[in-house]
Amino acid sequence: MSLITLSHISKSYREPGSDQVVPVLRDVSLSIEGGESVAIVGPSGCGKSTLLNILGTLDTPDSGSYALDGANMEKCTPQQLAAIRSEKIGFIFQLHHLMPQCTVLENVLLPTLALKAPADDTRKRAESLLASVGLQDRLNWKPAQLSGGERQRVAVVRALINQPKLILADEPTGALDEKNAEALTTLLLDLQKTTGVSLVLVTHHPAQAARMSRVLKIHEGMLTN
Ligand SMILES: Nc1ncnc2c1ncn2[C@@H]1O[C@H](COP(=O)(O)OP(=O)(O)OP(=O)(O)O)[C@@H](O)[C@H]1O
Repeated sequence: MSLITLSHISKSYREPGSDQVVPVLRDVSLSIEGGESVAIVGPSGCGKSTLLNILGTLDTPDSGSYALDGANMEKCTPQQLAAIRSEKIGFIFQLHHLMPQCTVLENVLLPTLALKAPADDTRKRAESLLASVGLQDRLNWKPAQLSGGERQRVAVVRALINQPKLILADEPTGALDEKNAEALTTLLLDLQKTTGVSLVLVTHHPAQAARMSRVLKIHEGMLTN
């Protein structure tokens, strides 16, 4: 069974201030297996983030079906979807979205508060994951005291803390310089291989996309490969 099965997904948005309906995704079907790394590429406005948001259950398609880890997302209540997001999905965005008033360790532990029963060893896991990304000396620092690359590494650890099956990353290196961007991609791929999580990443950079095991191209809301 695939981790993700999208069947004939379509999504339109109403243009603000008018009755015009603009199709964004058209009849998209795809499967993603456990442990795969997949890039989503395509020109600006083609629907990449919309697709990622649907995969993350942050947005709902107008038609079609989405099964994640064997469960049909259309049949879930908002509460069930929130629980699925907490347990199964880690999110990384272009901007880190760390809580400025919390320390590095507290930021990493935040997603565990939403779990019904956080594991006893969660704090140890957080410390060990932070050490694995070279941040063992930064546990009690605040985000403002970190570099951009360090903040994104915290965001990566936060996405992994609940041992998700899926990481969704929307241009995770978009705010980093080339050297930090490459290092973060290497880190993501290393963690993806060691944890067995599936990684789906939106990127504008062909070199970054080529490092994933598969590249999905979108053009005008349709998959072209
Ligand atoms: N909430 C919304 N309401 C109306 N239109 C929207 C909404 N969200 C996205 N769109 C439109 O859908 C289209 C696709 O947007 P999306 O963000 O998925 O593109 P993208 O491929 O990720 O673009 P980029 O590479 O520039 O980030 C755009 O034309 C956008 O204006």
